[in-house]
Amino acid sequence: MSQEEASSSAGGSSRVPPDEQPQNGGYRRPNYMTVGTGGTSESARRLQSILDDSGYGGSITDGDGSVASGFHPGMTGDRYTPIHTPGEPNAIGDNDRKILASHVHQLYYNQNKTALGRAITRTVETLKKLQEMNKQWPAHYPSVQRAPEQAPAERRFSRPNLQHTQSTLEPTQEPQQASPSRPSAPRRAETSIGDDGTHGESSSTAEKRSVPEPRLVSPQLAQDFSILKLDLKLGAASQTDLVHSLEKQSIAALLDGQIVKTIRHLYSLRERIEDTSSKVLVTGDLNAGKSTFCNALLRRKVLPEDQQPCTSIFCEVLDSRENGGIEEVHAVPINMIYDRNNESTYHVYALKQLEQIVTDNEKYSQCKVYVKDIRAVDESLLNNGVVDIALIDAPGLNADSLKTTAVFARQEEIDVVVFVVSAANHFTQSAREFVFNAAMEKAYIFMVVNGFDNIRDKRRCQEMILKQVHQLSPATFKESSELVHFVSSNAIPVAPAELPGPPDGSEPGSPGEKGKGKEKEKLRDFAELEASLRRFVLEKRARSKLAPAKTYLMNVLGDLQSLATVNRDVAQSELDRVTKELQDLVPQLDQSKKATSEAGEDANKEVEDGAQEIYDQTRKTLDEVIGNVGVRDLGIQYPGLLSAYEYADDIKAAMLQEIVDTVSSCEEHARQRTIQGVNTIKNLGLLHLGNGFAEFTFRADQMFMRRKDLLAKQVDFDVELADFFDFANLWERQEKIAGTSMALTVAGVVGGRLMGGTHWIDSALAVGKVMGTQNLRRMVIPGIVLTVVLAASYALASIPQSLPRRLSAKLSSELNRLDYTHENSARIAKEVRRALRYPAGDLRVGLQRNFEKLQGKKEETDKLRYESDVARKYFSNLVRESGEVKSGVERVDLEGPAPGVAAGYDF
Ligand SMILES: Nc1nc2c(ncn2[C@@H]2O[C@H](COP(=O)(O)OP(=O)(O)OP(=O)(O)O)[C@@H](O)[C@H]2O)c(=O)[nH]1
Repeated sequence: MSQEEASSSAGGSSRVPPDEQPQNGGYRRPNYMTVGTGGTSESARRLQSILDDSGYGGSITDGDGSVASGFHPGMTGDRYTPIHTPGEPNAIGDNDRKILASHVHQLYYNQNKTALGRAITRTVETLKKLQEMNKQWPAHYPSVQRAPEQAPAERRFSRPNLQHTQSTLEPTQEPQQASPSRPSAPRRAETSIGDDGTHGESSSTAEKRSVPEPRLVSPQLAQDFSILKLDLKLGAASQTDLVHSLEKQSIAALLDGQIVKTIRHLYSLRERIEDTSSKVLVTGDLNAGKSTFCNALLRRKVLPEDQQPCTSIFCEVLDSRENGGIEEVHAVPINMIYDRNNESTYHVYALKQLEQIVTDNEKYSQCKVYVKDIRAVDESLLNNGVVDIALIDAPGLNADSLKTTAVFARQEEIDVVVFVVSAANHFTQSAREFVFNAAMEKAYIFMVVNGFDNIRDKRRCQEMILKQVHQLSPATFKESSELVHFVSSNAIPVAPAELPGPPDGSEPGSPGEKGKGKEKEKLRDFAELEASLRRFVLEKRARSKLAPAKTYLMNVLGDLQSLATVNRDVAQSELDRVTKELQDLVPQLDQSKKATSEAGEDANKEVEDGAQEIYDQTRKTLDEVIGNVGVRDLGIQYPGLLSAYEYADDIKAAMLQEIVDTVSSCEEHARQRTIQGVNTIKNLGLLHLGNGFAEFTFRADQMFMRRKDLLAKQVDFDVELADFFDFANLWERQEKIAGTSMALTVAGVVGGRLMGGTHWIDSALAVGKVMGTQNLRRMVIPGIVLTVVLAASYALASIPQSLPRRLSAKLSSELNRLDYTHENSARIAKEVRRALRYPAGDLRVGLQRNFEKLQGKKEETDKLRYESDVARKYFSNLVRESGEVKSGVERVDLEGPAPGVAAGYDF
């Protein structure tokens, strides 16, 4: 420990002694005034220097001890490609710095990884909640409008026209939205690309086409859906058509499926970001020296090298720690899926047998080569203390292997593609093809121009190769100082495959101070390459593992936000609509309730009043007719004494007919009254239920069809002889008649007294007194005879007057006995009641139904209101929540402290 450091660690403070000041403007450490414990300040200083250093080799001293300038990528600052880092890893503290830099990098990586992992968990939870919500309140899906005739370029740039798919769309808009196949005027081709897809048309056409945007089309949604987009590409129909033709429930089901897929993908992304390994694919032309290069990286001759093309299968070199520390080869037969824990999936070979498997292979598809890394942590690529790297040596590119290798390179787990090209041969046709395609996928390719030792005009070779790189991968060319290396892999000393111990006593492959001149240069070039490759692998790992998660999350959360915004607005408008509907519905319901009881009562009253009125009226009429039928002119002439009996029968029949006719007229009256009642009830219905109620027709002629007046036919009485002699009536009548003859008077008096009177003795005595006893004795007999004859003839003469009375009285008493008046009145009233009850019942049922309908509607609306309110709150929260998570993800800075190449990489 230096004096300065010692005094620092003692907790004091010190100045740098003047004799320790740097000479000749050389680099010197900055001075620190340290306070606190020495230990802490030392580690703080180291960390500080690493952070300042911001990556591998940034402050590695170069040959003259000055700090390599120009590589200070900050957390957020823009970075540029550092100049080549010196490859002398023997400076004091350099290794420590590299290791710590790796750890700092790892720290940032872990921070980002944790942040993204958390964001994935939250997004999955949010999506699951959305799934639940989607079941209760099927989410409205904004469809992406795309005119089928749109040119591809326009389609790509056109702003999605979002609209929800519910019935709330104004009806006038729907046909226009749903008719993309409608022929339109030809567009001007590609003169401009419009936001709304109407550019390139004449303004009049555009005007005609300008459709008022449907309600809730969200102009604020400027972005297309990327993840939660519904896959509706069926036939030639446009997505808009299909979304419109789909039921709300079907859209919800499709969205549910999309959510499930998204959740699954998020889980696989989480797995990927938690995966600590990274794969480097080494490929290139036949015999370019790929195996030699891999061996040089490993400092061991693990892979077979030959002047003849030899590598025929993919050899993946892994750290033997992944195989329980055992060095061996696992050869995986063709069509077998490798599982290290299942020995039946591979054949085990010793390392030295690899050459044989690789060169003469027809059985195996790939080899897993487990080797012990003999290099130090800071130097090794495989065992670098940060990440488990697997090197994959691919077969040389030719027409046969090109496709396989290209597919391999595209695999997600390939983080880095290292392309080995022969300095002497440059890029072959296969190489060009591969690099060109791989560059589209990976953007940056690490280029190893091998066999540089064979080149005499190195400068010209470099220029030519770089020119080709420029054509094949401009991005790689831009970073060529980091990514294109000219080396001689065979110049790197390597240990044999089977480790006997380090050759010549030193660590194999360590450049050390061995070699002079050109050899030293080769070793330095290779060391530079290794440093760049390490940076590239680590950086690419961060990017290749975290960037897809970040991008995907950003897209999902963006979609969620869009979806939530649309649904929040839909829910809000639904809420407003149902709230207004409820405001109208509540008074309607009250009114209906009132009407149900009031109109029901009114209708009942109409029924009862009508029936009662008809009963009273019928009873009164019948009573009157029955009472007067005896004195009414029934239009029957008295035919004389000889036909007295027929006369009596005729009278009787006429009387009965009169009563029957009266009953019929009462029925007719009742019919009219019923029509009036039905109309009253109809009007009540119209008033409360509208036109629908009056649809039934009342058939008044159907009344009294079944229950005729049968009673009249049952009324029967016999005409007796006494009916013709109505003496009691005669007596009453004689007192009223004046000026009748004496004889009649006497006969009447005597006869009357004799015949009907009870006081005939008084009368006789009175006559005796007048006429004397003798005269009386002589006159008694003829007098009596005369009286009888006179009385009989008078009675017979009065038949036309007396008979109807007698018969009427008999009829009346007979009808009374049968309770005829009441029975008929009740019958007619009952029929009226029955007829009126139909519309009254209909009215009651209609009112009740109307009330129940309104009540049901209110309950439904209440439910809808509640659901809309819940949905509004939920989607408002979702907008906020997805926004929060999204900004968290946005803050994950993958450009930040990564060591190496410039920001602006577009992996
Ligand atoms: N001069 C020189 N020769 C090299 C260099 N690298 C490799 N070689 C030689 O080139 C030949 C082919 O090397 P390999 O490593 O087998 O080439 P490869 O690309 O793996 O071959 P395949 O896998 O069969 O396509 C060997 O004889 C190596 O010794 C180099 O940098 N300089």
